[in-house]
Amino acid sequence: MTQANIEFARHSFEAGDSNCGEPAGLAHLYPVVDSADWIARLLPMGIRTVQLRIKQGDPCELEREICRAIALGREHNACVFINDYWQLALKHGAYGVHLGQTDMPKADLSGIATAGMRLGVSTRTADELITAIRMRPSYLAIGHIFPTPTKQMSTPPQGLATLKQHVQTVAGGIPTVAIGGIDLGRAADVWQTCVDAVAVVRAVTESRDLTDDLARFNTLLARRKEVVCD
Ligand SMILES: Cc1ncc(COP(=O)(O)OP(=O)(O)O)c(N)n1
Ligand SMILES: Cc1ncsc1CCOP(=O)(O)O
Repeated sequence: MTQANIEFARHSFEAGDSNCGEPAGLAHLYPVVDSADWIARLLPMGIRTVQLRIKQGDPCELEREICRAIALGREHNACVFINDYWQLALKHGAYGVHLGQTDMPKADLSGIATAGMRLGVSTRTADELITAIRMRPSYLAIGHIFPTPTKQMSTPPQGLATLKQHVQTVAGGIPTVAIGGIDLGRAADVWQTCVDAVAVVRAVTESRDLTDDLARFNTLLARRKEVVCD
């Protein structure tokens, strides 16, 4: 990450009110999916924050998917983040972008900020977390927490104790998101770390009963905080 990028970002992506009904654009449950079809399915089911994460494919099809995802977000007044493709996200007026550590140096962060877009940033280690905090993004993703086959990782799983430490390091200054290997069986423990949101891929895309599983996530994530986190 260049110094210029850090300076640009310092005042630009702070959490605050969003125009999609979620503080900082972040609902407690944050599905990450690989098609606009998934977004079209999830938003009418009450999902408020979602990410389009397409890792490969034809460029024209990719742009069509991104346009459709953004349009669905507007239609449902939901917070749709676009992973990686910040130029297309800018071009088509996305609500937000999600960038990894390697994406950041190349990204036009000032352009993203000037366009009023939200920025989510991945962190895989304590050092990356500290660097990312300085950028004051809209949210900080912390992962992977548990082993996951969904993405090949070069770092070990961080685990719950490290997640809790990282959430404490951020100390409420910037919303936090836990990702990696989170399912209904693990979500309660993750939630006890006082993280602000849980991001999931397979828990949604491989669900056998999506309506029921989303209801269970909602019930689980509606509880907690008062005692442990406030
Ligand atoms: C919410 C959230 N957290 C982390 C990631 C991973 O992003 P990144 O490091 O850019 O890796 P890829 O997703 O591009 O493989 C994410 N997408 N979303
Ligand atoms: C995109 C990403 N970044 C870190 S872990 C991960 C994948 C999480 O997938 P799952 O929820 O299926 O474990």
